[in-house]
Amino acid sequence: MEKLTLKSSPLAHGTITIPGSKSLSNRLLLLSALAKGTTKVTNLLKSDDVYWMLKALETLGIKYQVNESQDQALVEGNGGIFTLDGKYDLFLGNAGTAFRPLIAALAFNRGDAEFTIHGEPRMHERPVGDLVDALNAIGCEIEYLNEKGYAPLRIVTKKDNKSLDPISINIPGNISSQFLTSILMVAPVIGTQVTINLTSELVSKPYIDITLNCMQKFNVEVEQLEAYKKYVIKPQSYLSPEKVIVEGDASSASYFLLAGAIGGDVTVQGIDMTSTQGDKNFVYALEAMGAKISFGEGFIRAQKNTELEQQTGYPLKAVDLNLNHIPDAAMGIAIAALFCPPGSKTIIRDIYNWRVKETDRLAAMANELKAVGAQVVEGEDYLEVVAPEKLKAAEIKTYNDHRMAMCFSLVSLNKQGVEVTILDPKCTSKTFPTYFTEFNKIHGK
Ligand SMILES: O=C(O)C1=C[C@@H](OP(=O)(O)O)[C@@H](O)[C@H](O)C1
Ligand SMILES: C=C(OP(=O)(O)O)C(=O)O
Repeated sequence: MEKLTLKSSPLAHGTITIPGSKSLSNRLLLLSALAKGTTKVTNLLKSDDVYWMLKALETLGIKYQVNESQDQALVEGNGGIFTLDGKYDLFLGNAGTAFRPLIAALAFNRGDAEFTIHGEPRMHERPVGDLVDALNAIGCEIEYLNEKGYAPLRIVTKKDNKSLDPISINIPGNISSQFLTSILMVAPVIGTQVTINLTSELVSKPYIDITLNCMQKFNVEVEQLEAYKKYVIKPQSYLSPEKVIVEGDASSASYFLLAGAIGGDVTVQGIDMTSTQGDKNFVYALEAMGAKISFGEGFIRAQKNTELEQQTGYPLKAVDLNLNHIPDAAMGIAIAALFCPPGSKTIIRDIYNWRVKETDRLAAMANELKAVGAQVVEGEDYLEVVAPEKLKAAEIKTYNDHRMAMCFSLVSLNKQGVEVTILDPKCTSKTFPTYFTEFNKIHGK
């Protein structure tokens, strides 16, 4: 297995331009496909997750051109819901933002078709049952091909068998916000009014703001009767805005901001605090840990709190926070905990759904934090990390999880001379193939 050893240096200085957002890229591609007109999507993320969405759209007959550097796509919209006949096989890697949104989009296809959708082994362990069951309850035909509640799936659709009566969909929100995103994105083009009721507390709420914001860019309005609980969507068409720009990825930005907070001064460009991406709010968790945050148009900057470091000997201080709203960036706070005074305890709460992501992230984080010397309590839905006196050099298992690799790279910012080895560093290709090249630009500077 490939490995990458990072020498320790407590310094991180510089400016990084963050590649496009995965969440925005895949939403904007799907909406461009469902829209009337042609859309130029610029600053598209070039990564595995976006590749799988593009591949799927191609299989579904959507015509598009991608430029040579693969950061721009010109998509010819279908002018509404898919109207496909025939058999289709879609492999979607481990891209939740392709897999979940396409389930509802295909379930409402208006044609005599059969879609088989599958992905990497881990995608078959990530739940989709709440979404599938909610759609089947209103007459869709989605079958589990293997284990109930999980992919692979077969979706069968028939021409003209959809009634035009208003639809009311009940769906739990506590496992993944991507289920609600999936239904929201297809709802306007089904041809009838759709009401969505969340039957349990929604996780990862800001991702719904991203979804609604993208839909608005395509001229569609959703009535929010109760925020994150009840939505009504009238029949509408997505109208291409002709050009949409993908903002930099706020989750990708979080690693560099954390590096600045530990190692000196790092600015990320291509994202700012006006973004709809909830992971921008990672900066408030960093601020609570003592970091100095500033921002303006097109950038966010994180600096080390040198007064705090003079007082305590450490750049950060421990926190106890509920980070349900920033599930991806929150993993960085578990790493930040290592840079707090020895013996101090950081607690991250309400993060049960870390367990159903690229790996069981609560277990993976706990294992690897222990490997570098921290004391860890892995709760069912929380993580406690006690900063160690001395870090240990370790080979970090990354569990085919890009965020494990990116998070643990930051352990190399220690001033104890302890190096860190990242196993399978190329797993960052899911959302950030150039991560280690960018990290090298600031680390040790
Ligand atoms: O809709 C999205 O773009 C995402 C939603 C989140 O998932 P959950 O809603 O499953 O927490 C997040 O973790 C994922 O990386 C991207
Ligand atoms: C959970 C993630 O991805 P996905 O979109 O596959 O859910 C992630 O990127 O951290």
